[in-house]
This record gives sequence, structure tokens and C-alpha cells, in this order.
Amino acid sequence: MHLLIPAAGIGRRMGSDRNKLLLSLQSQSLISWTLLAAEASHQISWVGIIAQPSDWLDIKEDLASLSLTKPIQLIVGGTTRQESVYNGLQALPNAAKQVLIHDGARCLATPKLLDRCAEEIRHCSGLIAAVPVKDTIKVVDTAGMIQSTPDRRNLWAAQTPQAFDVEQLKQCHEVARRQGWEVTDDAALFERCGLTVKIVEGEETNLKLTTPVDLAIAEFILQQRLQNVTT
Ligand SMILES: Nc1ccn([C@@H]2O[C@H](COP(=O)(O)OP(=O)(O)OP(=O)(O)O)[C@@H](O)[C@H]2O)c(=O)n1
Ligand SMILES: C[C@](O)(CO)[C@H](O)COP(=O)(O)O
Repeated sequence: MHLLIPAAGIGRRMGSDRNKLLLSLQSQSLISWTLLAAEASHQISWVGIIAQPSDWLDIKEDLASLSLTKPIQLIVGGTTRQESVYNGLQALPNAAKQVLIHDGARCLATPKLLDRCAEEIRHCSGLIAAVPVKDTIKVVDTAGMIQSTPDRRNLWAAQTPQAFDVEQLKQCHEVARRQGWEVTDDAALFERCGLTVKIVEGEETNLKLTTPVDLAIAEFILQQRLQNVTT
């Protein structure tokens, strides 16, 4: 299975002076933790890292210290996640019929989750990892007034991995470019094109490290995992 890792953001909400994926967590960069999960996955055989060329040197240093065994390709990132994934799709080898897309910023996803999604995409054309929403969600207008309270039983928080049939996802991205659609995940393109996307149970710990508090939580989760390995 081919895996694309969008890693070309700047981490504005993290408030750091560099791409947050290069920040350190338990002595490894965030992107390194994501790559280690890909390395440990039984299903993934090829990895494309989509990153800004200005970060390539740092990423190559991480790659050198990790000694990974799977083929890895660096791909030029875009100005949005959507554009980065588009670039990644163009760079996939012809042999890639399905693709897994996993945010570099979700560096706590387990190899088991990657494998579960990779296995499941052989039986459908689009899926995403997601978890049931725990809070009550309010739809609010621009004046800060609540408009409605959707039934929580129908609400799931989208994560990555997301996995798709490559040809169909490429076509959805082309339609989006023609129509000027801007979306925050690939499933939204599938949905807008009238294609079905299945939910695969994600992981509560599969956080997208977005703000400084996420870093602190991730530090704790990793510490627990490392302790469990050594005891
Ligand atoms: N132009 C972009 C923007 C984002 N991403 C990637 O998409 C994932 C999810 O994005 P997010 O967590 O929002 O990362 P940033 O864009 O870096 O964060 P922010 O929005 O706070 O700047 C991350 O792995 C990020 O590196 C990307 O590949 N290309
Ligand atoms: C794809 C994603 O991780 C699903 O939760 C998310 O939408 C990407 O995050 P962004 O911050 O909106 O780029």
C-alpha cells in the first residue's frame, strides 16, 4: 500500500517559528514518529512525504538517523493541504491503485490503525478513520448565536488515515480545482462528488498536534507508551 504524508504546513496555530513537524517530542521530531508508525505497519510498502523544499534538509537528517527500510520519496508541498495532497497524487508510482493519506501532524496514530485502514480500502473506494464526538456540538452564526444542536449520535470527528481509490481521488481533485472548491480533508471532495466514504473506527489518541497543549498531551501519551514497552 502506498502512503502519502502531508507535511508541508507551517504550524501557525502551534505558534512555533518553524514547521511544527520538525519540533521534538520525546527526543524525536513529530515527522519521525509518523514515519516510525509507517515503518512498523505491515501493509505500507512505499511512503511519499509531501513537504516544503525549505524543510527537506531537516527531514533528510531525520531520515538518515531513523534508518528506515521502506522506499521514501520527497514531494514538493503546496500552499494548502489540499494542494499538497494533489501534488502527492501526481507523484504516486503507476502501480498505486489505492492510497492511504495520513497527516504528518497525527504522529500518534498506531501502525495497527494504518493497517486496518489499508486492509479495509481493498473492499471499498473511500474511507476515513474517525471517532464519535464526545461533546455537544453547537452550530453558531457570525453574531455568536446558536442556530442549532445537531444530534450527537450522527457526529464523528474526522481523522486520518483516509484512504481512496487513486483514480477516483485524482478525478475529485481535478473537479475541485475546476470548481474552486476548498476543503480540509479528502473525504470532503469524495462527498461533494457524490461518492461514498466509509468510517473506520479511529483512535482517541490519534490527535492532530495543532496547538501547544496538544504537544503536552502527546508528550504524556508517548511517555506512557514508552514506559509500557520497557516494563
Ligand atoms: N500547505 C499545507 C498545509 C498543511 N499540510 C499538512 O496537513 C496536515 C494538517 O494540517 P495542520 O495540522 O493544519 O498543519 P499546519 O497547516 O502546519 O497548521 P496551521 O493550520 O496551524 O498552520 C499537517 O500534517 C500539515 O503539515 C500540508 O501538507 N500542506
Ligand atoms: C484531515 C484532517 O486531519 C481531518 O481531521 C484535518 O481536516 C486537517 O486539518 P486542517 O487543520 O484543517 O488542515
